[in-house]
Amino acid sequence: MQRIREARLVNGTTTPYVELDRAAWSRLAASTPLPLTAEDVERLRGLSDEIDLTEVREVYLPLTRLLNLYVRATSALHQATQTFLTSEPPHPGKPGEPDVNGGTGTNGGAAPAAGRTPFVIGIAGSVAVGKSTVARLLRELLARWPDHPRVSLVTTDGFLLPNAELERRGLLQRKGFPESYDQRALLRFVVAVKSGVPVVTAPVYSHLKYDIVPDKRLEVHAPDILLIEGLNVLQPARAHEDGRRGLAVSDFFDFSIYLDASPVDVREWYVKRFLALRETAFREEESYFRRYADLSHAEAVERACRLWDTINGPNLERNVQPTRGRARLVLHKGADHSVTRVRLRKI
Ligand SMILES: Nc1ncnc2c1ncn2[C@@H]1O[C@H](COP(=O)(O)OP(=O)(O)O)[C@@H](O)[C@H]1O
Ligand SMILES: CC(C)(COP(=O)(O)O)[C@@H](O)C(=O)NCCC(=O)O
Repeated sequence: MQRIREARLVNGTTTPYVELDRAAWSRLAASTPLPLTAEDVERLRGLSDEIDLTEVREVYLPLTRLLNLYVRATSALHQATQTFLTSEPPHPGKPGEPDVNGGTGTNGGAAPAAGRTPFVIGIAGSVAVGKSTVARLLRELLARWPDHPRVSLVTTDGFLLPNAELERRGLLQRKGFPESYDQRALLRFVVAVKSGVPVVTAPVYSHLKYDIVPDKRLEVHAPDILLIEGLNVLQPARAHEDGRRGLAVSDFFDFSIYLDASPVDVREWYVKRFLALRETAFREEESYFRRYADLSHAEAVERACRLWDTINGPNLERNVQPTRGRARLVLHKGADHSVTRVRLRKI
């Protein structure tokens, strides 16, 4: 049975959200074609993350349809600003007379076509919730729509301060907390991409080395869509000492997604992934966690739980989860990683 529920506060006031169960959400894919194979999905899936073609069809296809509608509508909105800025004001007509600009983006041919402004999508959520899989999947799915073939993906870990700097500031045990990022550099990056700068570069983080890779940059070439994935992308701007507030990266999002799950489940996924990494990445010569490769099972579980309980768990509770209400869309995952319900901001 289809369930689309207009969430209501206890006193009966409507909220800005609409909640859908999985069945109702999946029907909204309408006739959107599925452009990926099971092999594609396997390639995009992160370690210890679980996702298959059914999940893509039922959860991510409707999402790409919604995003495609948003991209088109947002482009029309940018065109409106461009028209306002570059065309002659209309002659005031008699009351009730239509505006000569008529919403068509022209004024006797005076308005030039607007430059394309990349559509920016933020993807937030806890460590180990599966953000990178969702981001990679959306990149592939969105790039297959003819209206926006160029989709770039950037993760905010590239904007973490290098370990040496974190150590200097006493923040090594707070990696992933808002203060562990170069937020100004991240903001400058997003503004440059959004302004249409032809090539913008971002620093690169290595999970293997647990640090920023010196002298390596990721290049972003004027995409149609930019996906920005990271723990803290929905943070509002912090107040300066004098009380002023600047802009935050989230101020430049055209759409945002919060990937949600119970903190108990995410902790379990983190520990499971840590155990899987012990058999794989941790064994590599250059892995920062090389010393964890030879831990016994019990020691590895203890170590992963400690990392979670001292860094990622508190960060989730204090900084990440409080930003959930700012997201345009919340995808809630159940214990088996499948999305069980969806919340969309409708106004
Ligand atoms: N120590 C590590 N060594 C190698 N890869 C890692 C390590 N920790 C995390 N990863 C990988 O980095 C990616 C990002 O992880 P994370 O930031 O926890 O976000 P999420 O799980 O939400 O995608 C995942 O694909 C994960 O498998
Ligand atoms: C690198 C991360 C902060 C994630 O960064 P993000 O891309 O979400 O900005 C996180 O994966 C991490 O390493 N946290 C530190 C504690 C730990 O080792 O799990």
